[in-house]
Amino acid sequence: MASIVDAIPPSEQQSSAKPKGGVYQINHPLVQRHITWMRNEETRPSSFRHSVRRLAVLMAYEATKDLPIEPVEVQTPVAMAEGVKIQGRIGLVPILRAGLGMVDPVLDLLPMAEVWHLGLYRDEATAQPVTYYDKLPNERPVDVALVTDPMLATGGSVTAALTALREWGVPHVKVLSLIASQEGVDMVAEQFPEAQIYVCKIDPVLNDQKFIVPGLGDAGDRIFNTVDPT
Ligand SMILES: O=P(O)(O)OC[C@H]1O[C@H](OP(=O)(O)OP(=O)(O)O)[C@H](O)[C@@H]1O
Ligand SMILES: O=c1cc[nH]c(=O)[nH]1
Ligand SMILES: [Mg+2]
Repeated sequence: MASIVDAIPPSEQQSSAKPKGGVYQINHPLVQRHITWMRNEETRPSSFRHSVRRLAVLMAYEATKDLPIEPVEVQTPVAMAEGVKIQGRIGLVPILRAGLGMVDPVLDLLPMAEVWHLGLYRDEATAQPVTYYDKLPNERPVDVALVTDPMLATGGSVTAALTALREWGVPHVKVLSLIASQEGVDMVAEQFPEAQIYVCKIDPVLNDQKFIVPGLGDAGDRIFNTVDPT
C-alpha cells in the first residue's frame, strides 16, 4: 500500500486547542512571484488585481488550515463515505477599499462565510485611520474573522479593525495582509497577541508619508485604477 503524506498535519487539522497567535509569513515561490509582479510599477490594474486575487486564495488556504472541523457522513453513488464539515460561523472582514479586492476569491473558498465591511481610510496628513463605515452588530459575534487588507503600514487601520472585532466579541481573528512593514506588524502583534497575522512579505521601513518601502505604492489606487492622472 502506498504511504500517505498529509499536506496538513492532522494535529493542525483537528486541534481543539486555541490557535496560536503571532505572525506567519508565507514563503512560497508562487506567493513571492506574485508579490514581485505587484511591486513592479509597470504592472497595470487588471494584472495587479489578478495577483491580489491569486494571493488571497493562497493566503486563505494557509490561514484556514486550523479551522475546526467535525466528522460527517456522505452518501456517494456507491457507498457511505466519511467527510468533514467546518464548524462555526466565519466572517470575512474587508477593510475598505483595498481589502475588497481579496473578498471574492476567499468567498469562493468559504461560500458559507458572512461578509462584514469596515470602512477606514488613512488621513493623508496624520496617517491615522478614520472610520467611515462600521455596521458590526453588538451581539452574536462570528467564531472566526478573517480581516483582509493588502497593506499593513503603520498598523493603525488593522488596529482599528481588531479593536472593533474585540468589542464585537470575536474569539479568533486572522489578518491577511500581502505586505506589512516591520514596525507595523510588530505593533499589531504586541497589541493583539492572540491574533494570527498572515503576511506574504515584511518590508523594512516606512517613508515620511508612512508608505511601506519598497512596498508597492497605494494598493487601493492600483486595484481600483484611481491613480491621480496629473
Ligand atoms: O497600516 P496603515 O498605516 O493604517 O495603512 C494601511 C492602510 O492604508 C491603505 O488604505 P487607504 O487609507 O489608502 O484607503 P483605501 O484602501 O481606500 O485606498 C491600506 O489599504 C490600509 O487600509
Ligand atoms: O504603502 C502603503 C501604505 C498605506 N497604504 C498603501 O496602500 N500602501
Ligand atoms: Mg489607498
